[in-house]
Amino acid sequence: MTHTALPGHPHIAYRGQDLFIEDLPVSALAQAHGTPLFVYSQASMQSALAAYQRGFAGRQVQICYAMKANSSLALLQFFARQGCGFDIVSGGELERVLAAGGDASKVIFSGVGKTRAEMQQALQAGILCFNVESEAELEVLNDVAVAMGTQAPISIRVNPNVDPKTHPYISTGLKGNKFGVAHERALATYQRAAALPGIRVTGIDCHIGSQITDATPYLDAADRVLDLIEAIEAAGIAIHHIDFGGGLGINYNGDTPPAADDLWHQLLAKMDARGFGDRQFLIEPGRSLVGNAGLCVTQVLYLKPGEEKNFCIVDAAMNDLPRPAMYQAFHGIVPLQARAETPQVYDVVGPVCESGDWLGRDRTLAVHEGDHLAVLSAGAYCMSMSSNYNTRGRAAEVLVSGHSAHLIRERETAADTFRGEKLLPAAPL
Ligand SMILES: Cc1ncc(COP(=O)(O)O)c(C=O)c1O
Ligand SMILES: N[C@@H](CCCC[NH3+])C(=O)O
Repeated sequence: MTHTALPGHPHIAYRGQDLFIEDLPVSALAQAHGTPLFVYSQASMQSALAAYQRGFAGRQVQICYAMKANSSLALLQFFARQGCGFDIVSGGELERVLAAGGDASKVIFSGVGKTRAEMQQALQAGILCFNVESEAELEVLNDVAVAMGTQAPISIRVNPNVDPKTHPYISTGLKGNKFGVAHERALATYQRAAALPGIRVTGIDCHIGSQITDATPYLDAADRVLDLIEAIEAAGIAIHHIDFGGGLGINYNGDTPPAADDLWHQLLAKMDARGFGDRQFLIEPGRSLVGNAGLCVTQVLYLKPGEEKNFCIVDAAMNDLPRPAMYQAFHGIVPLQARAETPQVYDVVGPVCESGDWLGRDRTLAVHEGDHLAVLSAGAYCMSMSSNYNTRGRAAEVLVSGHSAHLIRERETAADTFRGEKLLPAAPL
């Protein structure tokens, strides 16, 4: 039987006419669990993580999975068992980490809008580091820590003003972005931090954006961060760890990002050359650990020929997979069982009442009503960005390892989507 691997998707391949994830035909999973269904390959996540581990071999590193990419408990549990920490951006994410058995002392807390309550929660849990994103946040964190009789370990997230050359919505390291402290203000902010009784400076942090497919912006940002460390340490403030954020891209549509180990060999060579190679490193990868480990399986409901376009209407929609609607993002779409027929060109769209509810445009497919399709590269920023729009329950999720499949999230019912809502009292308001 011929095996045809899907480019960029280790462990997802056609065996003959059938799409397999690891050693399971995806159609059997659709049969067993219904659609829409997210399916993840554990081996893919393992190999993505191994590439980072190879890149850092012999170095001191803590990999903090950026769980916003996919925060399903079982995935968090998988990464925790591999020794990963987590990059969180809310108190809710911290609760998830703890519910999954993650170690709070390996958690770093990013985000421009941390509330006092979230700061207290994270201090109580004993997280590794707050990545502080403004001078105002620094003062509030100091107040909260002093009131609790403790010190908050911090890095300042520095905005290096480097263009990551990605979609403007996911670029974070440019002057016009809301993230981080401007490079020019960073030294003064560190000096203020060092003088505050509730703050303990431990590191420096930089994250320039997401879906970055070129090493150059990382190398440029590294130079700017290393310049700053020299200035900060010359001012008598020790920087114990260097956090380089996440952002490494994946192959959605022929993209060719550097492999994680190659990228880190290049970056560490720069660190070595400038005398920083023996520091403790933190990184915050999200998409590159889970993105190409996941599929969203959907069933074709109707084929609708149109005057200008043919529509392939499927049961997954923008509420399940918002990236195409939000960023005009491309996700590959392939049939679970290839048909030897003349294909046609379709827009693959969902049932949601928005013209923006499309998953793929102008796709060449040989499909019949009732067939199943897989939307590729759906492991990152799909389930975690899903919603209940149109009172659609969230999809189920399955994790596959070899011949085994484990249901890690049940499909939400309509009633699940309005739990917690209250009807009006009997008397008019
Ligand atoms: C602060 C921070 N760290 C890490 C990440 C993870 O990024 P990615 O999923 O692109 O690796 C993000 C998202 O861009 C982020 O905002
Ligand atoms: N949600 C974005 C990535 C955001 C990165 C978070 N800072 C995407 O789907 O590509």
